[in-house]
Order: sequence, then structure tokens, then C-alpha cells
Amino acid sequence: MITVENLTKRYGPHPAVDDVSFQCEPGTVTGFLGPNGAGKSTTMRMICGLTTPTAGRATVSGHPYRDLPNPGREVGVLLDASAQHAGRTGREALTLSAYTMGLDRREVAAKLDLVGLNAVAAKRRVRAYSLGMRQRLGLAQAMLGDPRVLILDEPANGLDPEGIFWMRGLLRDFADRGGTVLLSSHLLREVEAVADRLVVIGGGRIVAQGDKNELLAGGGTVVRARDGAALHRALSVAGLTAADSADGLLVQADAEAVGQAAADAGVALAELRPAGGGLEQLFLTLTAGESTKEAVR
Ligand SMILES: Nc1ncnc2c1ncn2[C@@H]1O[C@H](COP(=O)(O)OP(=O)(O)OP(=O)(O)O)[C@@H](O)[C@H]1O
Repeated sequence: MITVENLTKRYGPHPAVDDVSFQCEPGTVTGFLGPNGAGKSTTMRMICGLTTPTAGRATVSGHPYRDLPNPGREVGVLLDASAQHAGRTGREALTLSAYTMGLDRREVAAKLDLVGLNAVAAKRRVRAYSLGMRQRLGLAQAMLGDPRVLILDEPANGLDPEGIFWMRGLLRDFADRGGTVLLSSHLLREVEAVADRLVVIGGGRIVAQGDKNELLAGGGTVVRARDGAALHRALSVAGLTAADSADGLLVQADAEAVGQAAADAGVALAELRPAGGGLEQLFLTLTAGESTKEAVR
């Protein structure tokens, strides 16, 4: 569990993070989304005790990060995959961390295996690693102590499509086994594919948060049938408001309610989907202008 309460960070007059509150529950992946400079990294650094908040507080499993006796056993953190000692091999880096956390050395081999770094890669110095390999090593570091919580800042950066697919599976599996994941990204499709909940930040403030499917359904549902008149009647009988749109009918209800109304009337559907182009549209709408503001600051 991660709890963030009214976190604020000011650098000079302008707040980088402004009164941010959210919770990440066990068993879920929370996607932390926002344009560049929105305040994602600063929020994560405050959760991990690396940046002192101007106001507010954050806890991991009920404690401020700095009060955790052996933090790596409770929460795995990957904030910057490039910030690893370039002169050490991947295996050395993990072995040192294992000693620091008081872990059995066998964990090193297990985690190298888990993140797909083979024996040859493990013997190479980190300076020779691609960004994707550094992300994998960073994930191995984060998961080394078998923590219950993962905090990952843009972990998909540098991974190829296959790597992104792999990481999605790894995080899904971690959450399905009761883990808590907070994952930041500007890769909207990546977050849409793996997250259960979304926290969207723009200009340091939360602009939307909640269940991913509910947020996506917020813009209504587009529905289409070959027999448009029958569909109209079915929706009207169900008390749903429909309006013509370029690619079908736009209904102010979620897909389940629309599908049920059509099924009850025996109308075959040709299309049923959330309106507004998915998360990308939501993201762009909610954060409109924030990147521009950031650029001119
Ligand atoms: N140490 C610092 N000193 C001054 N300003 C800072 C500092 N760290 C962050 N900021 C500012 O705080 C704001 C939020 O930055 P932050 O790095 O948290 O955003 P972000 O959402 O993680 O963006 P990105 O994806 O580009 O890293 C930005 O305006 C940034 O310039």
C-alpha cells in the first residue's frame, strides 16, 4: 500500500507538486501519467524519501520510507535506470545490493533470470549495457528483496516492443500475487494496457484519478448496428440518451449498459467501444496546455 496525502513541493515560487493525494492498493497496478515536467518524478522521489516535501506526507506500507528498517525488503524502487555504477558488472551490482539487504546470494541469479539478463550479460560492465538492459537490471535491483511494493519511474524507456510486452506481464503477475505497483509513464498505450487505476497529473496537480475503465467510459460509448433504427429504439426503451456521431451513436452510458440494452432488444451490434479514442484522448484533454505552460516557464 502506498498512501500520498496532500504532498506539495515548491522550488522557489512555483510548485512542482501541488497538494497531491492518492492511494495505491495491494493487488493493483496504478499508472501515474502526465506530460513532461508534470511532477511525476518529484512525487515519486518524495514517496521514497529522496526529496523532502514542502508539505504533506507519504507512506509505504504504513510508514514513511525513511523509517523502514530495511527498505529494499518492503519496496523496490527504480527511478533512473541510467544512474547505476557503470564500472560494475550487472552481477556485481546485484550482489552488492543483496549483501546490503542481508539476502542470500542465490537471489542474484534468480533475479537475473527473472529479468532476462543471461550469464554473458551479467558478466558485462554496466557501461556496455543498452538502456533496455539497464532497465532490466534496475528491475532486478528493485525486485531483489522480494518487496510487496514497486515504485517505477518510466521503466519502459529504452525497451523494445517485445521488452515492453514482457515487462507488462511481469508487473501484472506481481500485482496479481498481491503486490502494489506505482508505475509512471508518458507512454499512454503502455499504461492503458497494464494499469488497473490511473492517476493523471498536469502542472503539479492531479487532474483525474480512478478506475481505468471508469475513466475511459467517462466520455460515453460509441455503438453501431446494421439496423440503426432498431438500435435507436432499444436504447430509448432502456432510457439511454443517444446522439448521432460520425462513426455511430454516442451514448452517455458505459459499454456494459449499452450492450445489455441492445441484447435485450435482440439487436446485433457491429461495434461497441468507449468514445474519445481511449486513454490518449483523455490524457490529452485533461492535460491540455500543461506541456505548453511547462515549456514557457
Ligand atoms: N531539483 C529541482 N530544482 C528545481 N526545479 C525542479 C527540481 N526538480 C524538478 N523541478 C521542476 O519541477 C517540475 C516537475 O518536474 P518532474 O521531474 O517531477 O516532472 P516529471 O513529470 O517527472 O517530468 P519528466 O517526465 O520530464 O521527468 C518541473 O517544472 C521541474 O523543472
